[in-house]
Amino acid sequence: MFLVSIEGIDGSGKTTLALKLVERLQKTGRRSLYTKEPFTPELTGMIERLGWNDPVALTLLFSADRRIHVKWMEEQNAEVVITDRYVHSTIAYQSAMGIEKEWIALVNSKFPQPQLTVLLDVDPNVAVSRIKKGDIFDFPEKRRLLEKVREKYLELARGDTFLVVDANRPIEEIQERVFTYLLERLP
Ligand SMILES: Nc1ncnc2c1ncn2[C@@H]1O[C@H](COP(=O)(O)OP(=O)(O)OP(=O)(O)O)[C@@H](O)[C@H]1O
Ligand SMILES: Cc1cn([C@H]2C[C@H](O)[C@@H](COP(=O)(O)O)O2)c(=O)[nH]c1=O
Repeated sequence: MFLVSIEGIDGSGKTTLALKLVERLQKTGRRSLYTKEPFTPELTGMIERLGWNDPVALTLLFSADRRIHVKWMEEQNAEVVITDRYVHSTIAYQSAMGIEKEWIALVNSKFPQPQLTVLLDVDPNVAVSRIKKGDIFDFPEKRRLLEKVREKYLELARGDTFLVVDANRPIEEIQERVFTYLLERLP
């Protein structure tokens, strides 16, 4: 399983990109799968009820959700899995809330690391203008976090498995750049 994670703050364009990548990969004959986090309805509901005030609980809930998600991914027998959010979401968001990123990484250390992580980098003001109405996670205290979350993502994105993309660019340009970059790295 070649695992690709798409990361970025709310409204950065992750879902739009992830779905297009899967659509184009399937046309190349590869068994490709779109998925997202949070994954399980049960844990998503607990997170929604909890809100954005307890970063320890959020770290544990998102990580427990991920354990169930990883087992499901591995059962799908896909050649390429594109996940809309993964480990780096927990590190970026919950470290922006004050949790040590080393602890978050330790809690997530048993999960497969992505072969590629695409970070869609965008100004929070632009991103917030794109957030869909009725987003169940659109808490005011989370909107105030987004600048710090962006900084945390950029600190993380120094590794060679990251591709940082300017998410202010047109959708089609982003999709073409990421698809080309990914094809060059797929077996
Ligand atoms: N590069 C772009 N330029 C302009 N608009 C974009 C771009 N990418 C996505 N959008 C639009 O922004 C909105 C949010 O996109 P999308 O749902 O893909 O973001 P997201 O990162 O998955 O959001 P969230 O994390 O809140 O679920 C959509 O209306 C989408 O069409
Ligand atoms: C996986 C994960 C997500 N979050 C945050 C990021 C978003 O604000 C919401 C839900 O994500 P969506 O893309 O809007 O559906 O949850 C987080 O704080 N920590 C995580 O591990």
